[in-house]
Amino acid sequence: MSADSTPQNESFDDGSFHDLVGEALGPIHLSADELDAFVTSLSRRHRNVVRLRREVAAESLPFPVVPVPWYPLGYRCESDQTRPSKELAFAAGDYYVQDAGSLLALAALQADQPDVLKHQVVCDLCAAPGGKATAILEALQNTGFLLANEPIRSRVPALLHNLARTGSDRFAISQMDPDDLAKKLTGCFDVVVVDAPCSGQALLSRKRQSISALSPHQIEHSASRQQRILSAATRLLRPGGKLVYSTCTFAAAENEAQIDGLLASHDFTPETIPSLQPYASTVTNGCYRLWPHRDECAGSFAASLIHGETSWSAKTFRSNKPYKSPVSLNQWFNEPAAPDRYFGSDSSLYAIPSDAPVWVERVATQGPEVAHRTGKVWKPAHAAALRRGTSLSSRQTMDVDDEMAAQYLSGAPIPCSDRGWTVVQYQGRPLGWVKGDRGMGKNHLPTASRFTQLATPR
Ligand SMILES: C[S@@+](CC[C@H](N)C(=O)[O-])C[C@H]1O[C@@H](n2cnc3c(N)ncnc32)[C@H](O)[C@@H]1O
Repeated sequence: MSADSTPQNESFDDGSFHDLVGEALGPIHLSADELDAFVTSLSRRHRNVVRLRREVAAESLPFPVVPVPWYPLGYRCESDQTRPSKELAFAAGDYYVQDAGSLLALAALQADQPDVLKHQVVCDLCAAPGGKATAILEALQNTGFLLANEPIRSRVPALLHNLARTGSDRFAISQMDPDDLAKKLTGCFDVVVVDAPCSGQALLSRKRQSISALSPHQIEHSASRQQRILSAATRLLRPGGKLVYSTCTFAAAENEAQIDGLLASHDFTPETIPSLQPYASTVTNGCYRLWPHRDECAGSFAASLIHGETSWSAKTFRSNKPYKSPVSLNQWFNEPAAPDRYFGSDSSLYAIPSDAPVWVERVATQGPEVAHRTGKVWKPAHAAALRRGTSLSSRQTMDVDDEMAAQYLSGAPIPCSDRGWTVVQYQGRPLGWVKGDRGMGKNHLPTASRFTQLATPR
C-alpha cells in the first residue's frame, strides 16, 4: 500500500483486546466510551500529512491543505484523492510526507521556530529513515551540525537519501550502539533526540505491527531497551542541554514511565511547551500525547527535558590530520569560499563545512557525498547536485519547465545545450545531474530518486 492511500476498516473488537489495551495504558485512564473509540481507531488508517520545507508557503502547494494544529509546518491534504508523494513539488523537495503523529516530537523540539535550533549541535540517536532528522537539518538553517545515528545497517541508505534531499551539508551519519557513542562523545551535544525503537502500537493501523505489540513481554522488552538508550543519551548531552524523547506507542511503560525514571535519577526539568498544552499527558508533567481517536493520526508520545547546569567534563579532541580529496572537485564545482573538510571511503568522498565539530570524522561512516567512484572514474554525487546554500555550488546549471522536469525525473535523457556535468533545476530547486553532449543530457538520476508516475501538472 502506498504511503498516502485511504484508511482501512478491519476492527479488533473482542474483549481480550480491550483488556490488553487497558493494561498497556497502565495509569492512563480512559472512560469506557473513550476506550471503545480508541480501540476502534486502532484499526483505522489515517492519511499522511505533508511537512513543508520552511521557506515553502502552503499557498504554493499544488493541492489544497489545512493546517495540522500542533505543528505549524504540517498540513493535511484537503482531498482524499491527493497523492502528495506523486507531485512534482515533492520531487523538488518542497515537503516531506509523514504521519501527523511524528510531528509531535518536532513540536516538542520547537523545530518550526526560527531560531531555537540555530547553531546547535544535535544528535538524533535513532535516526532512520530521517523523518525527524530532515526537519532538524532544515531547522539548523546552514548553522550548527547534526549527527544522525542509526545502528541498523539496512536502514542507513534511506536515511542518507532523505538527508541529502534537504540540500544541507551540516550532517554526518554514525552507525553505533548508543552506549559506545556516548563513550566517545560524552557531553558533546546541545540537543539529543531519542525517537526510540518501541513496541509500535501506533503502527497497528498501518498493518506494520501485529497484536503482539500489546503483549506485556514486548512492552517490557522495548522499555528496557529504551532505558539503555536514554542512559546513553544523558551522557551525550552537555550540561544545560535538551533531551527530546518520543515514541509511536501508547504503553505508559515506554512513555511517561521512562520520563519519570529520568526525572528521578538525573538533574532534568520537564520543559513546558505552551502550544502543546491541549495534548498534555494526564500523568507526568512535560509529556505530550496524540491519540488516533482524538487527533486524526496514528498516535505518538513526546517529551522535552532540560538538563541542569551541573558540570561534568566533556570529551576534548585534537584536530584531525586533513584528509586530501582523491579527486579535483573544481572540474564540477565553483571553488568554495571557505574550504570544506573531507572524509571518505574507497568509493565515496564526503565534504562537511570547516567549522563542523572536530570529532565528526571519528564516528562518521557517511555524510554529504560530493563524489563517488565507479571503477577508476570519479563522478559528482547526486547529493552534491541537491545542495542548497552550502559552500559547494555546481559550475553549470540549466532550468527546465514542468514537462521537462517530469521527463528528467522519469530517468529519461533531456535536451541540454551545455557540455559536461550540469545540474537540472526546476523553478530554482535542484533535481540532479545530466551530462551534456551534442545537445542531449544523459540522465544521472539514481534509480531511488526517480518518479515514474507523477501527477499531471495543473
Ligand atoms: C522509531 S524509529 C526512528 C524513526 C526516525 N527517528 C524518523 O523520524 O524517521 C527507531 C529507530 O531506532 C533504531 N534502533 C534500533 N535499535 C536501536 C538501538 N539499540 N539504539 C539506537 N537506535 C536503535 C531502529 O533501527 C529505527 O531506525
